[in-house]
Amino acid sequence: MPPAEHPEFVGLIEALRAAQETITGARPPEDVARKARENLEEITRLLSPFTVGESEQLTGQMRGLPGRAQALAPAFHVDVEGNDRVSGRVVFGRFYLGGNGAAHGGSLPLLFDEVLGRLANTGGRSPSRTAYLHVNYRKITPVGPELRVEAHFDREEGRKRYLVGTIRDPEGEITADAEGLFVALRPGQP
Ligand SMILES: CCCCCCCC/C=C\CCCCCCCC(=O)SCCNC(=O)CCNC(=O)[C@H](O)C(C)(C)COP(=O)(O)OP(=O)(O)OC[C@H]1O[C@@H](n2cnc3c(N)ncnc32)[C@H](O)[C@@H]1OP(=O)(O)O
Repeated sequence: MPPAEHPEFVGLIEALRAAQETITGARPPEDVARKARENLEEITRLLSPFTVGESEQLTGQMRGLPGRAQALAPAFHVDVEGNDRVSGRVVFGRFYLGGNGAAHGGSLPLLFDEVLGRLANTGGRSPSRTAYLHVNYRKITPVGPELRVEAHFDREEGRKRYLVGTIRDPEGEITADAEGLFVALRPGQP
């Protein structure tokens, strides 16, 4: 689904990401916190009448958009995408902070699942699901700077797709790498 179809919704998700960042990094006075909460509650009231089923929702379905309009994972910006490899960029913002400037340990598998899972399901391949994801934390993954992400197919054995990926800091050093096994689903398998 091209993002151009729902430009206002795309803008809404961008604003949501910005709100996540700002709220996480803020230490507001109590009256400002209350006003912000009331504004958020107003957004919930405005949107809840438009709740739809999974097949109709926009979030997560917009493959052409960095982050697929899914605000759970940091937005992955694809630079080069082929059938067997992909490379791009990501920024772990303040929302993903674990501590001392490092991205939260749980946010890295989130990104790897997104990047490897996306690649595992491209090139006319049938849908597959993550069977395992092994992440090595080599150095801290810094919050703030733009990081390079690369992933490629390692091998395929029947229904099993083995993919590997790396995250590099601005100095080019690997901060984390991952290997994932994605198993192609049988017909009718959820
Ligand atoms: C529909 C998918 C998405 C489509 C997306 C479209 C494109 C959208 C664009 C962008 C997307 C971006 C991001 C999305 C992608 C993220 C994907 C996820 O995160 S999925 C959620 C998390 N994963 C689960 O919830 C799986 C839960 N587990 C299962 O459903 C099953 O266990 C499953 C399918 C993984 C395998 O079960 P079995 O019954 O089909 O197959 P068995 O016979 O158990 O395994 C097949 C082979 O794999 C090995 N295997 C299975 N699990 C293994 C493991 N953990 N470790 C080692 N080997 C394992 C087995 O030993 C077997 O090997 P032998 O054929 O005998 O050689």
